[in-house]
Formats: sequence, C-alpha cells, structure tokens
Amino acid sequence: MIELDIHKMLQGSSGDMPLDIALSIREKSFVALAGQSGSGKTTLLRLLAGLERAEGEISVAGETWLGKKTMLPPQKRGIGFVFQDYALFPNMSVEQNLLYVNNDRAHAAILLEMTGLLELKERLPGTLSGGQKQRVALCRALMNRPKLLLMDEPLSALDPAMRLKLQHDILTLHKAFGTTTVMVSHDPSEIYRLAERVVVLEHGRIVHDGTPGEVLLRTSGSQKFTLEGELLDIIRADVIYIAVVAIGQQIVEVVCDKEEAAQFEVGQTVQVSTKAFAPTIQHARRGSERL
Ligand SMILES: Nc1ncnc2c1ncn2[C@@H]1O[C@H](COP(=O)(O)OP(=O)(O)OP(=O)(O)O)[C@@H](O)[C@H]1O
Repeated sequence: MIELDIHKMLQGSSGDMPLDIALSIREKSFVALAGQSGSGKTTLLRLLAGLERAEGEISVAGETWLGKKTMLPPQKRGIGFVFQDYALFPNMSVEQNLLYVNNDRAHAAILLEMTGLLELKERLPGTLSGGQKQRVALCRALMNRPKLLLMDEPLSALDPAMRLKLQHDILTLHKAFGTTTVMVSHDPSEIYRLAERVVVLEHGRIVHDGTPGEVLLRTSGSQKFTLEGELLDIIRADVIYIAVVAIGQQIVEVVCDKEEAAQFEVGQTVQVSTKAFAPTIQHARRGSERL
C-alpha cells in the first residue's frame, strides 16, 4: 500500500495555491491522475519520485519515503518514470538504453519482445518513430522492476493510432508485472481503457476519486448525452442555422434557430446535448469508408 498525506505551497497562476493531498493506493493497482492544467498533477508525481520536497508523509509498503526526518532520494525509492518527451540517451542503442539501468539481459529481452522492439534493439533512438521511442522509455522504466511506475502524459505526443498501440502495450506490461502505476492523462478513453481508478485534482485538491465509470460516465441516470466539441462554423440555410461541430474525430451538424446561432462564436468549445431515450450502438464503418 502507498500511503500519502502531503502539503506543499505552490505558486498557482493566480497566487499561492496549497497542494493538499491524502491518498492510499493499493499495491498492483493502476491509478489515473486527471485534472485541469496547473491543478498539481505533475507536482504530485515529482513528490512521489522524490524530485521535490513537501511537508507530510509518504510511505510505500511500510517503508518511509518522506517523513519529518526522512527524504529518501529518488534512486533509493525503486521507481520507474516515463516522461512525455521519452528522455532516452541518443548515443546508445535501444538495448543499451535498457542495460544502462542494469545488466539483466534476459529481462531486457522479455520487455523488448513484449513490446515488439526486439528487431529494433541495435537501432539508435534518433532513427525511431515517436511511438517506438516511447515503448523503449516504457521498457527502460521497468528494467529495475520498480515498486511504483510513474507516467506523466506518456502518450500525449502520439497520434491516435499509435496511442492505441501503446495503451495496449502498457496494459500488457501491467498485467504481466503488476507494477503499481500512477499515470497522468487528460484522455477519458485512455483512462477508461487502462485505469481501475481515477483521481481528479482541482486547485491542488482531490475533487473526484472513483472508478472511471463513476467519475467519467456522463449518461448514467439522466438518459441524456452531452458531448463537448469545437464549433467550426455556423451556416445559414433559409430560416434555420446549422452549427458544424468537431467532436473527437467526427464532425457533426446541429440545427439551431437564429437566436441560438447568435449566442455562439466560431472556435468556441460547445456542448452538444441530445435526449437519448434509447441509444443504439452499431459497428463503425472501417478504413476507406471513413474520411
Ligand atoms: N516547486 C514548485 N514551487 C512552487 N510552485 C510550483 C512548483 N512546481 C510547480 N508549481 C506551480 O504549481 C502549479 C501546478 O503545477 P503542476 O505542474 O503540478 O500542474 P499540472 O496539473 O501537472 O499541470 P499540466 O497539466 O499543465 O502539466 C503551477 O501553477 C506551477 O507553476
């Protein structure tokens, strides 16, 4: 069990912002950390990693990492850290990047095999795609069999298809090694796929804590769908107006009247709601049928 009760005064965008977090994290669990920019997510990861100090306590499986008289240095905590920007050694091959952590060749081979990187083990990072680099970073973070894996928006620089592939790899590795994981993510579908628990921060405090279903699902009970998107255009068609809205990978049209159309500006984030008494689900069109 990871037990954490910390306090730190941060400089928020509009003055001092206390970070006050009390959290217990079960061993082997996968926790997503979400919340708006500046809410304290990265700082919380850095505190767990020992890269920053705070008042309070952090203990992991009974060992004190942070206390009144203790500040265990990062290298003694048994953590793996995956950053958004890969942070690989550019002059070392894929395999050397892993063996730099320790010389366990067998474990490196297993990790590379599981993530489809074995054939690329002699390559230098500069010759790899973003997704491949991030898979190397993930393998490297698991080389010393960490007690805790920390990931700070690891997939946010990747395109949707590569994100999906990496999500699959993360899940495979998590199932194989059961490493307790805390991952910062802004992507609800990613959180839903990977995490069993999501903790949402706002202004340095926890405002939601539950399963992804409890925290993220917006339809339960109300029978109403609300989807957020960007207003791309408002087109006049005779007496009605058509709002063109980008929702995820889709563009939808919503009919509105003159007064409604006058309320919005192109570029705004808008909510598209519909009363869905009996929503249906169908197979999506594939490949060339899509745009
Ligand atoms: N060591 C520090 N001392 C004081 N303030 C800090 C420190 N580190 C970060 N901050 C401030 O604390 C706030 C929270 O930063 P943090 O990086 O934790 O947010 P975040 O939720 O990860 O944001 P983002 O999603 O944009 O990465 C910011 O306003 C930042 O400037």
